[in-house]
Amino acid sequence: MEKGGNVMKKIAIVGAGSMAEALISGILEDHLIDRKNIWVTNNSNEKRLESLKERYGISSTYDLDTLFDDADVVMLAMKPKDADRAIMTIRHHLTEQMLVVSVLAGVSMNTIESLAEKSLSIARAMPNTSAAVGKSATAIAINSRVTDKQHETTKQLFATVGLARFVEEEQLDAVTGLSGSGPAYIYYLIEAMENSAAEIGLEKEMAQELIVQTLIGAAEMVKHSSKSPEQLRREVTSPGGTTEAGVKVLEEHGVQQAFISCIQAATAQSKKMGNALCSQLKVGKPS
Ligand SMILES: NC(=O)C1=CN([C@@H]2O[C@H](COP(=O)(O)OP(=O)(O)OC[C@H]3O[C@@H](n4cnc5c(N)ncnc54)[C@H](O)[C@@H]3O)[C@@H](O)[C@H]2O)C=CC1
Ligand SMILES: O=C(O)[C@@H]1CCC=N1
Repeated sequence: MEKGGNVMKKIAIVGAGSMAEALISGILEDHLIDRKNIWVTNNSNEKRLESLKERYGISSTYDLDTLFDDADVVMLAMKPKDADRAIMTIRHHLTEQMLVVSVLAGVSMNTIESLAEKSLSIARAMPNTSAAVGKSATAIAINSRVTDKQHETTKQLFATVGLARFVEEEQLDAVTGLSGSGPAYIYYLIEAMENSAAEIGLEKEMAQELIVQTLIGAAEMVKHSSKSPEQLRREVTSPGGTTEAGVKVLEEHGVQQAFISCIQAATAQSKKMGNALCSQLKVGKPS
């Protein structure tokens, strides 16, 4: 029995990259749909389709009639720069009854409808690359045409790759700056901690294990404790102790403010790229 209680019959995925693969893997792990009803296509890389077929037992085709026949969910998973060509190629196959799920960063729902030249039920999501290990933090916006059933389908779809939360579309730039790009900030921090290992005389592999476990442990503490991160930080910090000495240096370097500015810059860039994409695709700016 499929876990989702048949929330969808057939999903047609356009674009077969890493985000598509993460979702295929999640859908199969959660038994949301029979593997044969997951269909995937790309623009030219046949070897990639063969590899996905072989590893996941899903279906692939370059024939658009076959791809969209009976599909109730369509996923747009190409790069944003390829969105205009891809959507214009498939637009005759898109219907108002289908749920169109987009993971295209910076491409508004209005843009998708303009390119498709029709009104559509759209769910626009911003996952992150941790989807590959089922730990994405995904925010999703839906338009007014999305039915209750399609809303549920969207929720279940992204729950297969981690946490899924619904937001207004205007919030997606902020989400992109915070959690879409977020894994990179954490990797940056890990890089810094790893680079310090050699300086303080620790062997690299062992230091990495300690760093990763420290991050997981701290994240789990924040998740499960009723205390704020600040309170938890204060509990690690003994007066006159090691943590105090370390955090003092972070404060002297304005690290917290640097993170705030970093997320603001990423959010602004998301907005800017969305607007630039609208101009490039010759559609109106997001409302
Ligand atoms: N990497 C990230 O952190 C995040 C990425 N995204 C979004 O996910 C989307 C996919 O990203 P990746 O999987 O990293 O990209 P990718 O480059 O790995 O895969 C893109 C796929 O689209 C295919 N493609 C290109 N033009 C096409 C066309 N005209 N018709 C059909 N297929 C076409 C390519 O052959 C390739 O299979 C992007 O729009 C990106 O904005 C969203 C959230 C986070
Ligand atoms: O860096 C980027 O533009 C994309 C969007 C979110 C993560 N990567």
